Order: sequence, then C-alpha cells, then structure tokens
Amino acid sequence: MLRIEHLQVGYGESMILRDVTMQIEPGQVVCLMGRNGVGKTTLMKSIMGLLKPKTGSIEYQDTIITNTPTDRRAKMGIGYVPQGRDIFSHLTVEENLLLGLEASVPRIKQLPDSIFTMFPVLKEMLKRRGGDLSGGQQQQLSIARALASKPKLLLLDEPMEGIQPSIVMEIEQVIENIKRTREVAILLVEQSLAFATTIADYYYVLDRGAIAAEGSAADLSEEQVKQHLTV
Ligand SMILES: Nc1ncnc2c1ncn2[C@@H]1O[C@H](COP(=O)(O)OP(=O)(O)OP(=O)(O)O)[C@@H](O)[C@H]1O
Repeated sequence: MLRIEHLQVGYGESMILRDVTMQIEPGQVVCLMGRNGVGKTTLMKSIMGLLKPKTGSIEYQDTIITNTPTDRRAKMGIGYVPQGRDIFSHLTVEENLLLGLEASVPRIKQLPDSIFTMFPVLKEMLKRRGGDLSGGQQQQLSIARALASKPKLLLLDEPMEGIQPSIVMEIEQVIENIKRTREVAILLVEQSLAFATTIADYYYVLDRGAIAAEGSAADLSEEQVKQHLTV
C-alpha cells in the first residue's frame, strides 16, 4: 500500500535520506529502527508530505503522492502521530479528538466508540484539558486522535518514548489490537528489539540516512541490533 523508491530528502544543502527504498503492505506492522539522528523522523515527515523530497517517489494505494499536500494525504487515509505527542493542551480531550475527524472522508461526524473501547481512560477525561493529562495519557490521546478518522496507514514516531512502563504496555496492547484487525498498516519508529520481534511483521534499519538492513521482524537478531543500533 506504500511504496517508497530511491527517496532523497535533505534540509538545505545537507542530504539526510539517501536512496531510501521500502514498502508496506496493507495491515502490516513495520518497525523503523536506527540510532538518534539517522533520519527516522525525516522519513516519517516525508511520507506525510511535511518535507519535499529532492528525488525519488512515494506511492500510496496505487497513486503517486510525492508532491501531494499533507492535508490531502491525511484525507487519503494516512494518519500521523509525531514524536513528542503533539496535542492541543488548551483544548479538551473531546475537542482534540473531534479535530481528528477533520481528515475523515466521507466525513465522520461522531467519535467512533472503538476509540473509547481502545482507550477507556479518555472517555473519563473528555472534558479535561489536554494539558492536564499525564504524558502517557497525552500519548494515548495523540494516537486516538489519529485513529478517529479511520486511517489506512498510521505513522507512529517513537510512541513509547518517555512514558512510564505501565502505559508502554497499554500502547503495545493497542498496537497489537490494531494489528489483529489488519485494517490499518502501521509504520512505527521504535528501538526495542523485544517489541520489534514480538509485534512487528517486518523491520527496516536506517543508518546515516540509508536502509542498512531489513527483513522479517521474527529474524531480527541481537547481532544486527548491536551492529546498527548501539552507539
Ligand atoms: N529542520 C531541520 N533543519 C536542519 N537539519 C535538521 C532538521 N531536522 C532534523 N535535522 C537533522 O537531520 C538529521 C536527521 O534527523 P531526524 O530527526 O530525522 O533523525 P531521527 O533518526 O528521527 O533522530 P531521533 O531518534 O533523535 O529523533 C539530524 O542530523 C538532524 O540534526
């Protein structure tokens, strides 16, 4: 459903992504790994249309979207949860979730119940301001907002970063639940070998902006992690 070919992306003169080629099948969970600063967020932003590639192409559901604006990509079914949970802290939980519906086509008017089945804590907190939630709850809100428009591809940039272990388990459970339905493909930035091997179907390792390794997540070994991921 997503096919990236020979993608080169940079900031000004400096090239960050070098000849990146990868693909994601419908319903697949793909883990994107790599050390700090190798270009993982740059790749996520490029898929979402927030950065313009210098060369290469991005195809989504048989349509070339390399130059398609971000809002259009969202309406085509690409959901994005940026690193650092980008919620509106002065808006309520409900208002944050309703904003997520903006991207739905055809337009969904009411928050789907499945959101609250997946994140019961958000139902209890609908009238609270986003900024009053704990870090883990904000992360859940950020993922729930992206899911509200029923995307077909969900981009999750380090969703477990900086949250307490109990919430990490809840978020892992959410990803497993999404995977079980096979209705949403997920591209997830995550460094944990345990997560990649138990939940992901496929992995890519990015090293200095290029794909250094890829394969079935079940075959990902500690050797590869040591080679590409430890500092
Ligand atoms: N707006 C920007 N302008 C210039 N350089 C940038 C910009 N954003 C990121 N970079 C640089 O691009 C490189 C890749 O950054 P990116 O955020 O994609 O890496 P990452 O793999 O996601 O890292 P992390 O795990 O730390 O989030 C880094 O060297 C970073 O300093």
